[in-house]
Amino acid sequence: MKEIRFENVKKSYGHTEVVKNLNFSIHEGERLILLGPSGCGKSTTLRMIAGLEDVSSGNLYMGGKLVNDVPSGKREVAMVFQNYALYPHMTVKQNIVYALRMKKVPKKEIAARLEDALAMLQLRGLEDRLPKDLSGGQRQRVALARAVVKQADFFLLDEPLSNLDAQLRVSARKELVKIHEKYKQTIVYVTHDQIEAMTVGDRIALLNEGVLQMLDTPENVYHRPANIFTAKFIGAPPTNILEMVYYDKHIRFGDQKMSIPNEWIQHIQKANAREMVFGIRPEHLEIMEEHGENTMYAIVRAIENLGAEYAVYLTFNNEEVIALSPHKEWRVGEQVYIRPNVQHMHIFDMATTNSIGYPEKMVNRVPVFN
Ligand SMILES: Nc1ncnc2c1ncn2[C@@H]1O[C@H](COP(=O)(O)OP(=O)(O)OP(=O)(O)O)[C@@H](O)[C@H]1O
Repeated sequence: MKEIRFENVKKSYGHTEVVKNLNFSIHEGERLILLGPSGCGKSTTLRMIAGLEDVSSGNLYMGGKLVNDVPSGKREVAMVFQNYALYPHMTVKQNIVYALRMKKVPKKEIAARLEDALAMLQLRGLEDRLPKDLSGGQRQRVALARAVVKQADFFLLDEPLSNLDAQLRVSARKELVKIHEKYKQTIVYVTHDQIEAMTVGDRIALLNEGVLQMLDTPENVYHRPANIFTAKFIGAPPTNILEMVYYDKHIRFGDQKMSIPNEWIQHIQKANAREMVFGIRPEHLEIMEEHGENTMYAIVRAIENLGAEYAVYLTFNNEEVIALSPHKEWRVGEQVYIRPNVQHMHIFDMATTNSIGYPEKMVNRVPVFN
């Protein structure tokens, strides 16, 4: 059993509680991403699993065993940190096998694991170099290899790729997934990079100010955000969150209104929310020159080049909204029409900021991409 379970886990430094009442499980053999803004408690959570920080209260179980008082060295963990320190006076090979020698793993076994790691992380030919004679990316791969050869049940990574350039990050991500498919350790991976979270994670645990916001698959975190924070944090540009009123089978924004599918009408009527807010991602908001079915007017304020497409900033019902457009042929100050794709809308309870959920027909549907 390589499961990790948090039961009412809290962590405080002095009077400041930085991790608040975590209750969740990390399944055996999954790649779980701890994601969230700077200072949200990701590293602290990982360090508690590693045994490098005490749990202030609550229980932490690893492999079914309560580990609150188990020292780091006895936890079957391998770790890679952002500031991986390689031993400068040891060669690549010596760095990789050092921990195995200390643990008195048989020589033959060490040689086999070393071969495996060198091949997988494309380090063949560099075995005898010192760290100072390696590039940043190569050093990072040595740090990964050093952790991989331990074959620990739990593989803990804290921003392991943050020192790499964009291209190397992509290949390192793929290597990591390959390593995992081979060894099937339970991986806990800290990042603040959403793309990394989406591409590496089986599930994402999103934290904000020490509170778990959502724990689900990358698809659900993106398409079915549990609350406003999740909707805004995941995706760039962020989800538009707009004031709305539901009245007479329509969603109204000031003096404009939009019709919605029957299943949403029933769902909203059943929801026990007094005031609601509307969410729509920029990619699900179409801009048109002409008035059409279910369109509402807005004014263009600015256009930003994102490379593959353009972010168009608009004023709509006295609020700023962002829509994506394949072209930039919009004039600042002109009136245009916008149409939210109602298949992709989100509604949140204003009081709790939680999603009111989705009509059943939509929940069971594989997300539809435009
Ligand atoms: N040893 C410590 N003493 C006091 N406060 C600490 C200590 N370590 C962390 N903190 C505080 O705890 C909070 C959470 O820190 P943590 O490093 O877990 O955040 P993080 O989500 O990993 O952030 P980042 O992405 O910036 O690394 C922060 O406000 C941080 O300042």
